[in-house]
Amino acid sequence: MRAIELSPTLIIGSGLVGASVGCALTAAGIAVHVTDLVPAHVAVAASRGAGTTDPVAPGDVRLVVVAVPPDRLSDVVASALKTYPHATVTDVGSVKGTVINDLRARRASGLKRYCGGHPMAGSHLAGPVAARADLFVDRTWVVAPHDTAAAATVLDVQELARLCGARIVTLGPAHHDEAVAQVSHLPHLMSALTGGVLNEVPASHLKLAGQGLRDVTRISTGDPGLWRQIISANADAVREQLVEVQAALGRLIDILDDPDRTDADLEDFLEWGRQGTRLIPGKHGTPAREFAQVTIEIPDAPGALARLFADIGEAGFNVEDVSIEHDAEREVGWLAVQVTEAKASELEQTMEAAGWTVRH
Ligand SMILES: NC(=O)c1ccc[n+]([C@@H]2O[C@H](COP(=O)([O-])OP(=O)(O)OC[C@H]3O[C@@H](n4cnc5c(N)ncnc54)[C@H](O)[C@@H]3O)[C@@H](O)[C@H]2O)c1
Ligand SMILES: O=C(O)C(=O)C[C@]1(C(=O)O)C=C[C@@H](O)C=C1
Repeated sequence: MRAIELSPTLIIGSGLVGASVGCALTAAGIAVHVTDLVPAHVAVAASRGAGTTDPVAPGDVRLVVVAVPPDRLSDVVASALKTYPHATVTDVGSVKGTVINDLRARRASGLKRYCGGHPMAGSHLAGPVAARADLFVDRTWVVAPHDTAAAATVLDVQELARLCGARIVTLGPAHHDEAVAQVSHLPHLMSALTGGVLNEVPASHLKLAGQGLRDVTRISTGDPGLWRQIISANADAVREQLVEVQAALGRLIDILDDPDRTDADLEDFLEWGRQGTRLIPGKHGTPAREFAQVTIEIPDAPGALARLFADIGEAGFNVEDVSIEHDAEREVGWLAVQVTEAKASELEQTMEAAGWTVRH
């Protein structure tokens, strides 16, 4: 069996995802070279540990990771297949069908060395400044081979995902696109809808916003230029989801309009939402667990957040997730820390004993 060798790897597009892949592969001992259309992005990516800016001999490259915006993917993949004749070429684009369809339409050569992929991890932030080596740890990475990809190509892309710490799911491009319309693209649009209607809400009302609104709208702050490309590339599958949402909204409005509605009508609707949310697997692919949230004040002082993280870490708590809220009234922030139910009151007590203010 052929040994899998991914050194040297070339990253084309050293933004959030490309630089994060570079950081993860570098940490795993792979020799990584970073490139980008924008010289400043290459410099920032290299400074964050994503790889070297030194050129690499095209004939030596074993893996090319294309991490450019969706509209550019097929052009860059086609040219990489020509320029790097011994390399497996993959991409990290959020939609897979359009890339392989474009490559086939233009009769790109070397298609057996191409296999698409999609790490299901990212951020609403763009660019290499937001890159992190652990972005993909315990996250799903879809490996999406087309039907003429060589087995060795698919193994290389699976190895890439494994080295980045991700859980691998292998799906064909069309199946992938149907699934991400449901679990990523529709949720983004729902977040954008919630954010969009806020434009008509008076500032005095917005001041009342709590964490709930912030949770629902976080992803709507993603780059509209990137998301326009993602939604357009998967428009048919996304439209199907929107039609279902439209029908559900109609049912909800009918319930509210009905003078004879019972408590059960509305409660059933809300229960339907709760049930669906509970079906989302937990962070590590396991069944979802209920976590408790402990919210701690971050004083408006230099280094306060770092000290707070250090105190939580030193006390040995396993933090499942964190988010930061800004207080609408005072110049302070709030760190919301998710821990298991069993550990919540212990964390509250430990932090209070260390002098922090915990919100009850
Ligand atoms: N942001 C996310 O949450 C996320 C998650 C998974 C996958 N993706 C996919 O990853 C890809 C990159 O997204 P991102 O969030 O890293 O965006 P980004 O804007 O942070 O990075 C894209 C980079 O590509 C560079 N670039 C653009 N055209 C180029 C070209 N022709 N050649 C070389 N470099 C070029 C840009 O200068 C930029 O540095 C997209 O296809 C996106 O669908 C994004
Ligand atoms: O966490 C986020 O901010 C994301 O939106 C990441 C997310 C998603 O989970 O929908 C967004 C788009 C990508 O294609 C993959 C991952």
